This record gives sequence, structure tokens and C-alpha cells, in this order.
Amino acid sequence: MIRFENVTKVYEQNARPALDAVSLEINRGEFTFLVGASGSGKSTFLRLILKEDKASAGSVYVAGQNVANISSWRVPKLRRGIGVVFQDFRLLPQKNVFANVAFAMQVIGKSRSIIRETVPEVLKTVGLEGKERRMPHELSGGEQQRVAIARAVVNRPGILLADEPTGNLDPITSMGIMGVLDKINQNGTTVVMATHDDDIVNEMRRRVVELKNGKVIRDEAKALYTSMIPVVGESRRLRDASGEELNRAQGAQL
Ligand SMILES: Nc1ncnc2c1ncn2[C@@H]1O[C@H](COP(=O)(O)OP(=O)(O)OP(=O)(O)O)[C@@H](O)[C@H]1O
Repeated sequence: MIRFENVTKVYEQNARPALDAVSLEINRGEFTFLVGASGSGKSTFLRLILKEDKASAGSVYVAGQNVANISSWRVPKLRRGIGVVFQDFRLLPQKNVFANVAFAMQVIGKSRSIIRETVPEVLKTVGLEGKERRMPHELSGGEQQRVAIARAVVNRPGILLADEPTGNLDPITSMGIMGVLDKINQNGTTVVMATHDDDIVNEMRRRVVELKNGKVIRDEAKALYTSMIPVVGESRRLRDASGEELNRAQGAQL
């Protein structure tokens, strides 16, 4: 579904690459967490999938297509197959919940009758039944993020990219959002989520790809936020982890 082959991204101003020879495959239907310190390359990874940035070297494939070969007039079609959710929701403040979601269908020319039928369905999926007429400022942060997710998936994309979707939310609300993302993934959508939220990663136990200075330093199935397996050059981090953290992680692994 998504394949990175030896991908390097260098931004002109920076000496160090934002991504450094990354090779990685994410299969259809997978749920993958991207973790790593600020500046490790997570957002760059997501931007390359969307062709918002161009790889300096290597190839990025989305649904079997090398994105470098997608001409600019076909980029909107690529992006139609990819839903995106951000930390800061990015709703249209003057439009109500229904209109925010409907807008994503209007811009690709869906008929009014299809919109009237589909929007309530997707709002039900994200747990916002009955809130169609609310304005964004009348919603909690968690509810606003649910609207943003509904908007991202209403056109049934094969891929959902989430960049820190719980970054502005409290732990309980965040778990609710994860429930929604999990449901969308169970329905067949491939989900890639960049996050710093260790509780969520430890709770979900999905694939974890860890980046450091633009390199993949860990790629582990059903994993925790912090590796239990010392990675070459990374064993210090485990030694430094507090006893409580390690106990918790070991308990979760049993
Ligand atoms: N448009 C840009 N121009 C120049 N440098 C950039 C640009 N975007 C990102 N970078 C640099 O590339 C590196 C990786 O950044 P990126 O945003 O991908 O990291 P991140 O892991 O998503 O960080 P965060 O967790 O803070 O969002 C950083 O050193 C950053 O400063």
C-alpha cells in the first residue's frame, strides 16, 4: 500500500537529512504508529506520501504507483485516496458539523442526495449522531477531532494519515479518538499515525516504526512506545528508563 525504497529527504537549509535512506513497507489494512523525538522525520514521512514534498533520493510508492511519476494534474487524485487528520483539527469555523463533512464531498462533485445519505452515516461512525447542526466552537476538542476524522474518511480513502491527532486532547478523550481510528482501520483503511503519546501506543499494541535523526531505528509488530529489545546504539535509553516505566512495559508484555 505504501512503500519507501531507500528514501532520503534533504531540505536545502539543513545539513542533516530529514529522512535518511528509509526503506519500509506498510501493507493494506495495517495500523502503524510512527514515533520518535521532535524533528526525527515523522511529518516529513507523511508529507512524502501525499507528494507535498519530493524525495531527494529513493522512491515512494502509494497503491503501487511511484509518486514521482504522478504529474501535477493527477496529484489531487492521489490525495483523494488519502485522508489526513492533524493535531489542530482544521475545521471550517463558519460551517456546522454537517457542512464541514459535506464540504469534502462537494469539492469532488458528489451529488446532494449522496451527500445527504453519506454524511449522517459517517457522523454515526465517529460517534457524533445528533450533533450535525452544531458549530465547531460549540464542540469539545474531542468532538472537533471526530468531525475532522469524519471529513477525512467520508470519501472512503484507502489510507488515513494522522499527524499527532491526540496532541491537543486529554488522555480519556484521546482514547476515545483511538477507538474511532481503530474502527476505521477495522473497516479496512490503512492507518499511519505519528505520535508522541506513549500511553496510546502502549494501549493499542500495533506496529511501531521509530525514527531517529531521519533513520528507522526500530520496526516492531504489536509493540510498545519504548522498545523492550535493545536496538544497536539504543540500549542506553532502556538503561535510562525508570524502573516503574520498565515494570509497566514488562507487565503489558506478559
Ligand atoms: N519545510 C522544511 N524546511 C526545512 N527543514 C524542514 C522542513 N520541514 C522539516 N524540516 C526539518 O526536517 C527535520 C524533520 O522534521 P519533521 O517535521 O519531519 O519531524 P517530526 O518528527 O515530524 O517532528 P515533530 O514531532 O516535532 O512534529 C527537522 O530537522 C526539521 O527542522
